[in-house]
Amino acid sequence: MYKLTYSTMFDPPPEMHSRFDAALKEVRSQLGAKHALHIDGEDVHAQQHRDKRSPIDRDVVLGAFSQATAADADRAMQAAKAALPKWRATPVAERTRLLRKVAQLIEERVYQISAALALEVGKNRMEALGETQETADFFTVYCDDFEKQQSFDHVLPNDPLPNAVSRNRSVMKPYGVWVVITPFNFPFALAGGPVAAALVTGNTVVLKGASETPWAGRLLADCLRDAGLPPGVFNYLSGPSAAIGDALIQHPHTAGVTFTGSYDVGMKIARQMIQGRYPRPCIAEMGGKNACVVTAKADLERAAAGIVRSAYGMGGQKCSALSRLYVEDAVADELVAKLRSKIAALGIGDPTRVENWFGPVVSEKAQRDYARYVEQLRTGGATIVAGGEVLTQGAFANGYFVTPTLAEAPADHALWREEMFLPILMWRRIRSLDEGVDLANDSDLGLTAGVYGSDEEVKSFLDRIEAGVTYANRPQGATTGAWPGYQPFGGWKGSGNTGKAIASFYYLAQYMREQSQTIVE
Ligand SMILES: NC(=O)c1ccc[n+]([C@@H]2O[C@H](COP(=O)([O-])OP(=O)(O)OC[C@H]3O[C@@H](n4cnc5c(N)ncnc54)[C@H](O)[C@@H]3O)[C@@H](O)[C@H]2O)c1
Ligand SMILES: N[C@@H](CCC=O)C(=O)O
Repeated sequence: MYKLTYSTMFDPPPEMHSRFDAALKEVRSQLGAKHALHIDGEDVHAQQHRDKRSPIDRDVVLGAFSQATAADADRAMQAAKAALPKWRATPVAERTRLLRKVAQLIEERVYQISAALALEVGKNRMEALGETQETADFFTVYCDDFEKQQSFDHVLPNDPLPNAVSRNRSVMKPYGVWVVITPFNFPFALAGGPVAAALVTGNTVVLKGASETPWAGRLLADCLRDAGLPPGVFNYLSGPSAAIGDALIQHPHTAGVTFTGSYDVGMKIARQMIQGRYPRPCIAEMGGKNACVVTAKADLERAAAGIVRSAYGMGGQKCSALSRLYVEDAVADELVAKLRSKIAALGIGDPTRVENWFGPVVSEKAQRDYARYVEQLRTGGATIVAGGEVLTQGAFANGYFVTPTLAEAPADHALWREEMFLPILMWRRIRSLDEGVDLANDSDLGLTAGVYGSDEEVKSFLDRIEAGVTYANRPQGATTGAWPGYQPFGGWKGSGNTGKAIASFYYLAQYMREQSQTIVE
């Protein structure tokens, strides 16, 4: 039976396409609605709304979305605080029943939600379907895991006292009100995952979506609302980070935060959370500057397939995207020739159409950044091997389209160290696997990494590489494509502050604090 994941999405059953097309038509026919926040069990409109337009075609207004203020943020925090005592006392079986219902609703709406994500972010249909299904899986995996871990409740040996019974136990308790802040690129899954984790462990939640993607968060809020969660347990805010980001982080009711986004903002929030009267937990999942090493012993066909998928999937706007490629000199020309022909074959255009794999970047700013980086590559001595163009004519005129770019760059180019978050892959020649691993590790970030080579080389690479998520000889993606339950996903060094990956054995425990209980009878 077919199971959709980021590994299997390249070969879906035909029915997925026809169902997506039908849902897209339906979603397109309903565009332009006015959307509310979700506070204390109610959908409430903010005083101001802002039109969200599609990056595929800026004439297409997706909807008018509520712009929350600091006062709305405070109302959401108060509601979450008030709902906390009942929710944390709700039996685990009831909490998981409700959260599994959320998963079921997401699955029932998978095509409509995916059509909306494709229009809002500009991702292709299979990436959008993958993200929606991934979100349902987060809810299920976290419910299953919390039950399997028996809510982290452990009976310990009695104290070795001769004349008394002294019983010991370790219990884990939720922290309280948990704030979830999400990035634009996976605005449904990277909201749903932390929300599910915080709720199943007994916290209540205030979710703030990215300002470019207010619709995704709203669609998630619909599923939580319709599953029947008690008022205040889950709250959703859309709007500018300047108005509500700080208001949430600084709020006295904020007990913990899960932030997913850039290194700069993540570090700022992590620092804010440690300041104050006492430190509060912060799970910060941050940027990537992900590397892949290809040796002379690699299967170059596999390598080329995995590299193109990871460097250019979703326009390079994945934290896991491949942006640094190190190739052993002996096979460099052959690999680059294969990459050029695969890049030339990519369908570029409206990514809701089945024939287009490569859509627009998310915003006008991203398109401008792309042009600036290409110029910086050129002036810094790089050779543009493929791409390097901003597309502004014909079918591309109304969207933020660019071309997938491959550049051979000199060793000292500044962009080896900067996360561009765009479809730009830099490459250079190396003399050995060891040199490649040294270069891959020469970064403050350490999210994902890939290798193509012999069994021995893979072993050596895995032993030395400084990254939280690793792949070897994988045509489905050199550095991208983790799926809950299959690949835990988290960064080392500046890519993440906990060392514990999402959807891993260790993830849920981070949403709770331990209490040791000793009772003498
Ligand atoms: N490690 C991961 O799992 C992971 C996953 C996806 C994306 N990312 C990273 O996210 C980045 C791209 O996403 P982005 O452009 O949305 O990131 P971003 O850091 O600009 O924004 C992320 C979120 O933080 C909010 N924000 C911004 N300033 C804030 C502040 N001062 N206080 C509170 N909230 C604030 C934004 O509104 C948004 O909701 C890339 O760096 C990418 O690598 C990481
Ligand atoms: N989970 C996705 C990346 C999410 C971040 O942007 C992957 O593994 O490619």
